[in-house]
Amino acid sequence: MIESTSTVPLVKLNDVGRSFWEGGQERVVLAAVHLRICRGEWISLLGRSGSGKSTVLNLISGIDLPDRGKVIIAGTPLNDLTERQRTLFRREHIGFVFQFYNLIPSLTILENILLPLELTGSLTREGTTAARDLLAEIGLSDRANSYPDYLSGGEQQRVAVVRALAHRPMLLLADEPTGNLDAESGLQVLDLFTRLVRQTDTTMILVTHSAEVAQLADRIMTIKEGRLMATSLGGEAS
Ligand SMILES: Nc1ncnc2c1ncn2[C@@H]1O[C@H](COP(=O)(O)OP(=O)(O)OP(=O)(O)O)[C@@H](O)[C@H]1O
Repeated sequence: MIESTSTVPLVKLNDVGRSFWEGGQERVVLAAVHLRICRGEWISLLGRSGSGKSTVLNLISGIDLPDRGKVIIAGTPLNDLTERQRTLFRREHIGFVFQFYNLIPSLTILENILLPLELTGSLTREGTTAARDLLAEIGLSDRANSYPDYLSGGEQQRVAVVRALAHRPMLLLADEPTGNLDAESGLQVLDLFTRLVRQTDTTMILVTHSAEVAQLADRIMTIKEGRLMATSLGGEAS
């Protein structure tokens, strides 16, 4: 059951812990993580390589489950769902943007964008029109029937952003979305996030290594030694 009141945080992590075992040794990646994210908020997640940023995204999207604590998205405790239910929940309510675009090479640009609508059984004529409008907005109308390999990295990533938002997810998870782009393409993608995510009031968690990119968010969090800390725009963790 999805809660819809705006006073309820969209994302809640209650005392979440996650460890991995390697060679008989336990590696504690997340110790006791607490997090609240409101609807419409944009959070940047910083942290050194291996600190657990992707692990946090995997837990929030229900790809992974915590060893202890609870992950609650829009009032739904993910631990209480079966794997199949978590997959359906993720498909319907969460959009993803990855560092390496992850467009499907055998599908055209338009087909890639429409895929989340197809997977959730919500593909309509209006949805196709909206997807074409978004393609126009990112200046790629004439590439609707091209295949991803024919587009530059920056163009592919702009398509990936539009695809992630096509089914109007309530939560967008972006894992280093500008990490593989040159400065100019990176700025275009960030501009697109700023316009589309803000316009649609989507909640976003953006993983980045860049303090400059992080500062576009409403709030910055840093993972250090298994804990999440609020970080000031000046860069100091508190
Ligand atoms: N499925 C797994 N099995 C074993 N160890 C894992 C698994 N997933 C993650 N880890 C380990 O957990 C730690 C955190 O990984 P994670 O990918 O979350 O880090 P990250 O902060 O996203 O790193 P990067 O910035 O390099 O992408 C790493 O030491 C990683 O090796």
